[in-house]
Amino acid sequence: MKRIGLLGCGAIGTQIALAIDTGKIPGVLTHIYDNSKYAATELASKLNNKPLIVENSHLLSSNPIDIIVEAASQDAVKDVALSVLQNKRDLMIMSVGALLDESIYDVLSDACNHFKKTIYLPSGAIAGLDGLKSVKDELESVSITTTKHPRSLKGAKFFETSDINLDAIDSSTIIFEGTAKEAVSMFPANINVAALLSLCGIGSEKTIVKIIADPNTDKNTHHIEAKGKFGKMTFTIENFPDPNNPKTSRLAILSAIETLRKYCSDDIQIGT
Ligand SMILES: NC(=O)C1=CN([C@@H]2O[C@H](COP(=O)(O)OP(=O)(O)OC[C@H]3O[C@@H](n4cnc5c(N)ncnc54)[C@H](O)[C@@H]3O)[C@@H](O)[C@H]2O)C=CC1
Ligand SMILES: O=C([O-])CC(=O)C(=O)O
Repeated sequence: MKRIGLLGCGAIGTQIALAIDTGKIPGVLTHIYDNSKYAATELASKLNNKPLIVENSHLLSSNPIDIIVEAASQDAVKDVALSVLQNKRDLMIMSVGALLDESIYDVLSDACNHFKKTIYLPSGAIAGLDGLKSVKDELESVSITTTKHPRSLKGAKFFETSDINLDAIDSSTIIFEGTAKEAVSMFPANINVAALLSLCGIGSEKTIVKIIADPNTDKNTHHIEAKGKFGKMTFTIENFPDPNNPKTSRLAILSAIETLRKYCSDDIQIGT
């Protein structure tokens, strides 16, 4: 059985841990860590098979573990990703925006090669990456329009320097238009999906992002358009937000669980 370490015990981390505990993911959760001791203790209390709570994030990969699952933040990725690979563990990353920093991406990619380890990036809150990967060399444009309720956008760095008052928005309003690179740095907990699109497609400077705050929606909607010599693809994903964290869509959690289930299983693999 694969041994799993979990970094981040919030909305995604909790559901992954429960999926392991109930046998949906055929692995064993041996160690967990969260900056919030409360979050880690609270999670452990929900599990029948109790993992050890370690004292800092680096202690996850110094234990005999097969894979570290990150479901914490871009800062957590920047802090631990390299040492996880150096300790010869695989890594699954949810805070994918961290990889848009080219120096981080290159270092991690080299480390995967050098230590013969793999970084897994689940498709998260979107669909269509299988197709996008296949047409990568023929892509001319990729865009994503994300619509969320204002409460799902609260706390983003973008609002530190913007005059927009989310509480005053009473109809669907475009609050950001720019590149994926800018979007991911301004909305680090909202638009990791734009980082996934960028890495699969034409890069973060050419991938165009629009973010809309809509007080009348109960969904996190991602509309993706990709065009090129191959033709055109459009994907619209209307996600229900997680009840514990409205920024995060239910699909992101299910995608993380499915990626980890595949990692832990010897099975037929479907799709690109
Ligand atoms: N790839 C994708 O499609 C998606 C990615 N995400 C990203 O996944 C990550 C987790 O999402 P959620 O579980 O919904 O967030 P959450 O806010 O519910 O939970 C995150 C947990 O990580 C902990 N944490 C944050 N920084 C940490 C650090 N440096 N070291 C240790 N613990 C740390 C927090 O205390 C919190 O308990 C976030 O970065 C989020 O932006 C979320 C949705 C979709
Ligand atoms: O869960 C979502 O809809 C998307 C999200 O938060 C992200 O990409 O960071």
